Amino acid sequence: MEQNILEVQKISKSFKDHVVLKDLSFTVRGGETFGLLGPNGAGKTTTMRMIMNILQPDEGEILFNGIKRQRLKGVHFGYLPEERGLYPRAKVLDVLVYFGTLNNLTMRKAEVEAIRYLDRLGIVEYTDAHINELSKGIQQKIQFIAAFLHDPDVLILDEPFTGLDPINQTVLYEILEEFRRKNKILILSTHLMDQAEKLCDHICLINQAQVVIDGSIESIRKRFREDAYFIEADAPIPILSEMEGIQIIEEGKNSYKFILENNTLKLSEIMKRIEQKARILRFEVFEPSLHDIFIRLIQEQAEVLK
Ligand SMILES: Nc1ncnc2c1ncn2[C@@H]1O[C@H](COP(=O)(O)OP(=O)(O)OP(=O)(O)O)[C@@H](O)[C@H]1O
Repeated sequence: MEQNILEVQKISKSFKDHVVLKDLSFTVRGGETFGLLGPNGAGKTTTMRMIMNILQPDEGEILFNGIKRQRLKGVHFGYLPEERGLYPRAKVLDVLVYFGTLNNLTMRKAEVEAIRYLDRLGIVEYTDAHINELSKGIQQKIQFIAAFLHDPDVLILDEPFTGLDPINQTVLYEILEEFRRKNKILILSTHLMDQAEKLCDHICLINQAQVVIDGSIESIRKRFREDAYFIEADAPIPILSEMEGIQIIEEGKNSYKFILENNTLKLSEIMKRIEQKARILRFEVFEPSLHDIFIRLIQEQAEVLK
């Protein structure tokens, strides 16, 4: 099976004077789960809309297997938009069949797939219910099904798991995993770093219109592994933040997670200075989570842009 590839090449987008994206590039390969991450307003939805061809970039290209997005034929896209909304007075099955037929399924096939997924997500009893009679979570599951019942080649999910309980999240993780294994392009955005860490093989963090980091979760973790420490003392140690070359990324009552930058200070020197103020209870290297890395990179970028 040839690997599908989606390339976002140097796209820029502004709304009036507001530059939302500037020369943004990344590549997504079939068979990986790609997480588009970034703080509120970073441009994730805008990027997804451009991949969906709903918005056009001011500059740059989006290519699927080398073909420009606007010229693509016969490639199916599935999209779960951030702003959820289905036809409130329509019946569940009618809505799903409608979406399926919009995406080239026959009515019969759309119906079969809709019922199969309704069953799998534990909501088959709502097949004939009207959308506006359903809870938000169930509506969201239906919208999910609408995004993928036609087995798209490219599946784009904007904040897919907000509002879903953990059991439902697990079923959806399984469905996404099946998509991934079928060489599909799978892109999701999330604010939830633990989720990104669990689900994604590859992430791209965007902030202030640009890519801050892009790579496999493993390579990113490895890169940030060596110089992160956790310390706990019997009293607060404000002196830590005054030391040059130390970046505190999380502060507890008497505990701190920090990064030691560029070997400015030796660990022994840091310990010595702290011990003049407090007794150290724990001191260890910790493997930073994606959340820690995210905070660090955003802080660093803010410093650079000051
Ligand atoms: N149609 C539009 N007109 C004007 N500004 C827009 C439009 N769409 C998005 N923006 C602006 O572009 C920026 C990026 O928005 P976008 O929704 O892409 O961010 P996001 O990363 O998805 O954010 P969030 O995590 O909060 O959903 C925001 O400042 C937003 O106000």
